[in-house]
Amino acid sequence: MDAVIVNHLRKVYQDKTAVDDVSFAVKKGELFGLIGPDGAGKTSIFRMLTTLLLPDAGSATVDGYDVVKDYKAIRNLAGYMPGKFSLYQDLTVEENINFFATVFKTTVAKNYDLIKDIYIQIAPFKKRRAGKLSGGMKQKLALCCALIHRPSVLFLDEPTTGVDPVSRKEFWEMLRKLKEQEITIIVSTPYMDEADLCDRIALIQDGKILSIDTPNAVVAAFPDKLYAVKADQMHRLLKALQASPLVKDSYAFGEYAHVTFEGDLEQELAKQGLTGIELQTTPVTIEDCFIKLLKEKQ
Ligand SMILES: Nc1ncnc2c1ncn2[C@@H]1O[C@H](COP(=O)(O)OP(=O)(O)OP(=O)(O)O)[C@@H](O)[C@H]1O
Repeated sequence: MDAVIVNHLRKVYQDKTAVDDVSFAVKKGELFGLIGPDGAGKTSIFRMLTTLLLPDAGSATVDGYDVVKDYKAIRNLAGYMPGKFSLYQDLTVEENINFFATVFKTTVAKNYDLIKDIYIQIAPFKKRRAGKLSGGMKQKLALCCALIHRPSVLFLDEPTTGVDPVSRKEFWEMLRKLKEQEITIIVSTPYMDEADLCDRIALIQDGKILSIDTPNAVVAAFPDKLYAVKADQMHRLLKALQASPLVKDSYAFGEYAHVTFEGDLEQELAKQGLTGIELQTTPVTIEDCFIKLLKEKQ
């Protein structure tokens, strides 16, 4: 049985369709990523799956339980770390964890093995109020609180947004370890580089799923050879790429432009007076795939 099944799920706020006919399934023990920019509908999907929001159409189950009919069962078996910091700012680290354990009628001692690796990192600050912790520490505390009742499915809504790069890396290492405990994890992120760390990903935009597959398969489906190009005059380069009949697609990508084309592009750009041209093949990233899927949709 799949741990999470989402079937034609829909959520409409006034006249905004936030979740538009979304379907996917997550296997038990899988680390599944919902990847998409702000406003894509990720939080609405999480809130429906954690029974905090009613769907307008469609259905979903978590560990076989229906998100509408069996909401009580789901609240006991699911762990949820919302995007916005959800802890009690005026309670200490220790008090927050004890509070969440009490709500779920359990104790920290009973589930200590599950949170130990994470808890030891925040233990030196256990008397500090949650509101006074750094972003990375807050996030570790929130994860401990979401895990304290030993959930079988863990929902993490943008857990690394606003967190420094070192803490982000550590956080993903923690998720890998939790996976070994056979906890199913659904995590959302706007950071495309984090997609590679998931077993499978769903790319989502404007409430719709554009693609679902393993990160490798998403990248392998990119049909063209991709090049990175730069020149002394980047603005002119981007314009020239857009106007060129040789170019299939082009867009700014960091300090380069990414481009797919046929023919002798370097020669054509040089003819147009561009100088310092550097053109080389570059590996396709999830972000390139996302951009391509978005353009196809338009
Ligand atoms: N309560 C609400 N009333 C009206 N519109 C809403 C409400 N909640 C969300 N929306 C809109 O629905 C869309 C999807 O929002 P949602 O929060 O699910 O997306 P998201 O991918 O989680 O993005 P974010 O990271 O910004 O939360 C957005 O356009 C948002 O403005």
